[in-house]
Amino acid sequence: MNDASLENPVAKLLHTGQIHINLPVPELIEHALRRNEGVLLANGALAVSTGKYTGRSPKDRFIVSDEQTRDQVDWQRNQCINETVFTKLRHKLADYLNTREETYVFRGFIGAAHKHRLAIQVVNEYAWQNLFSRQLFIEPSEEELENHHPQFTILSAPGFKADPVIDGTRSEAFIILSIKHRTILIGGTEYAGEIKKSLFTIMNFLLPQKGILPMHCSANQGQNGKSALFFGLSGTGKTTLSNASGRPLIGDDEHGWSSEGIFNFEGGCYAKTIRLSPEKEPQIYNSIKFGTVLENVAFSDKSRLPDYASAQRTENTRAAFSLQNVAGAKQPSVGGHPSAIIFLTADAFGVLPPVSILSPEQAMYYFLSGYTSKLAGTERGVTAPEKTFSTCFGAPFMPLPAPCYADLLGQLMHKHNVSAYLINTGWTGGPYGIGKRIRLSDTRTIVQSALDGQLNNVACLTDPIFQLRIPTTCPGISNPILLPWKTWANQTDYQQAANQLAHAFHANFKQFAAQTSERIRCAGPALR
Ligand SMILES: Nc1ncnc2c1ncn2[C@@H]1O[C@H](COP(=O)(O)OP(=O)(O)O)[C@@H](O)[C@H]1O
Ligand SMILES: C=C(OP(=O)(O)O)C(=O)O
Ligand SMILES: [Mn+2]
Repeated sequence: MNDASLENPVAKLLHTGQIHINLPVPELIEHALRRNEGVLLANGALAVSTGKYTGRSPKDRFIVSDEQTRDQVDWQRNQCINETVFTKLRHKLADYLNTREETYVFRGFIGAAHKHRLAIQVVNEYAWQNLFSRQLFIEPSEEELENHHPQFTILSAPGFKADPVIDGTRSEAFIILSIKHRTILIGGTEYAGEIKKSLFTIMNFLLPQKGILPMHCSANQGQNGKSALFFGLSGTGKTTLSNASGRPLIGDDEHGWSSEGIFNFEGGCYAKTIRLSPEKEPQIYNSIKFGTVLENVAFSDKSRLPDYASAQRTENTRAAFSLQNVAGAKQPSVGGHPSAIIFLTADAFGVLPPVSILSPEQAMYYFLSGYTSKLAGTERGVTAPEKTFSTCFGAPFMPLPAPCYADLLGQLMHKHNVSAYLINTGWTGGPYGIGKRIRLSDTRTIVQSALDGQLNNVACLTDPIFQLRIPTTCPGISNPILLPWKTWANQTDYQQAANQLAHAFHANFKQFAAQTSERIRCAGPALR
């Protein structure tokens, strides 16, 4: 890191009020309540409302183009902004934070592996967002805090609204990432997901340079000490499925894979709470307690109990809690090399099988394609499942060209002899609107069987369109869901939908044709 990376904007601020650094959880909650930022609920969680922005705002997100990023970032998928816009806004945002009566700072780390971690500092306008930062990132020990030198700083001031004409943003909201200045600016939006996902993007830029693969995946560990990874875009089940009984959780969203194994970037979870039930998702339900931030969750004024069934404010209701709340979670959150990788896809066409076994070439093809749906709520403007090809199952967070990640994944999978599965957690029996979402209990059973190796010895059938190897039986699954066409009432409709999706795969894959081997190119669906 150069000297600029160590500079500490807060120390330099001519702050007129108080700066609170690493306040303990109860104190942050006291501050949030005193400042009317939220309400304490009966389960101990702090409930806050984020107003207009209840999901990420990808159109307002930019990476600063400069000599460090210009030739590195894939600008087809990332929006650029110039350094002058960044510099001016940085001063304005710092001035804004300087003039608050109170400002909240969290100093800690991202990256559970000491060797690969980054010392970070989050400067928040709101106490509740500072509590979020504290829950989601990795807390320093007292000694680490004393010797803490931030290598990256996030300034988050939701109350600062940009003027697009003067400031050069797209709207009042902005998320601007500067690698060179080791700074992220967030203004205009209160959705805390922007904080965690922007720092994730930074890791995804920096780690491949060190030969470490950053991944948009959750992870847990089996009895043999081997871990499993669950890749997937938002809403496909990373958090839900990695929180499984009998498999200690490593992390629910962001991991790195190095020569020593895997490590979580974060120290907490950011779980969706919409329709959360203690029966279906006990581990998440029971992790929501004192210290948890509940974003946009409705509650009863009378009993102060959360109402997870309500989508009154958004479908994208969230709970942010520390991994210390999660029963049995691994501490520190690192794990051995994975033995299995699962690609989660929420297929809104209802034509992909609930589980298929991928060859190494298919794994590369499906990873580069990243086919899934955007589900309602997480991104502004998405109100129903929308087909998307999100490369690496995380396109919005992957600044480098996709092969930078795919090639590394291919090498690691080969070296560690990793099995790969494609799991459809989306629709079956017809497209979204006609078919049904595959039952969570069925997906859990299927995942368990795959990870126990029980799908290796069952009869398989090759899907004539997608060329996927589908197990025809699975322990614990008695309903006829494994072969998707069997769940459709009309076979012509099924064929049509499947062919349409196959064509969409081909059209999308053209962008990768020049960078992939023929074996990978041929691993996609057949065309007819
Ligand atoms: N078959 C299924 N598999 C996984 N999740 C399901 C399934 N059916 C419904 N869901 C719901 O979908 C959501 C998955 O979200 P989540 O696990 O938070 O995704 P991610 O972490 O990938 O963003 C949860 O609300 C879960 O209850
Ligand atoms: C927080 C997010 O991630 P996920 O839905 O994958 O948990 C997000 O995409 O805003
Ligand atoms: Mn998640």
